[in-house]
Amino acid sequence: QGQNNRTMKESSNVLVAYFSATGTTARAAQTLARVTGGELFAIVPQEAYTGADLDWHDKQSRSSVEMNDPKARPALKGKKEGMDGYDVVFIGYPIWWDAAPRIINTFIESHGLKGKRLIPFATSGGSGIAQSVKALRKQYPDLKWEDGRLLNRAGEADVRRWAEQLGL
Ligand SMILES: Cc1cc2nc3c(=O)[nH]c(=O)nc-3n(C[C@H](O)[C@H](O)[C@H](O)COP(=O)(O)O)c2cc1C
Repeated sequence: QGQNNRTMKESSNVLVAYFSATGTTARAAQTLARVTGGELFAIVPQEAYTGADLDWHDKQSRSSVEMNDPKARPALKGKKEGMDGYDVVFIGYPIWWDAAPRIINTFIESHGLKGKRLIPFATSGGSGIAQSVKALRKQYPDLKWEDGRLLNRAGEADVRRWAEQLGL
């Protein structure tokens, strides 16, 4: 069994790309990378989000303005090079307004992801991940999306079980 797991892990090159504004999704990403043997890549905005930027009560806050504008594409601080080397790309984000933050669109549109297994994961205050994945499928129908999973309160054992279900 152990040997099998190791063989499977070596046969897929896994990238765990994630955006996290306040650290919760980053923790889930770290667990996922540890469990799958994948490489971590932080999707970092050129301009960090301040507390005021994240205020969803304020219609004028940066996050409100971006999420109200389907064309908003916040700039990335850096690109991931060597994307060709990965077959499986986990894409992690916090749920914002039941959706993936627009910087996820920036990431997707500036990296060649065609043909790869794209597996979303998210953390939230309670919302599910399904709406966000439905929107990503609709926006990028040529990419190979899987259903993904919400990792709120997921411990290492839960994440390991999920990775096994995914064959990773
Ligand atoms: C602008 C904004 C909008 C949010 N919208 C939702 C939402 O629609 N549903 C939900 O359950 N949580 C929502 N949240 C809560 C975050 O999804 C949650 O705190 C997440 O775990 C934060 O992840 P992070 O620490 O990686 O940034 C929102 C948070 C922010 C800042």
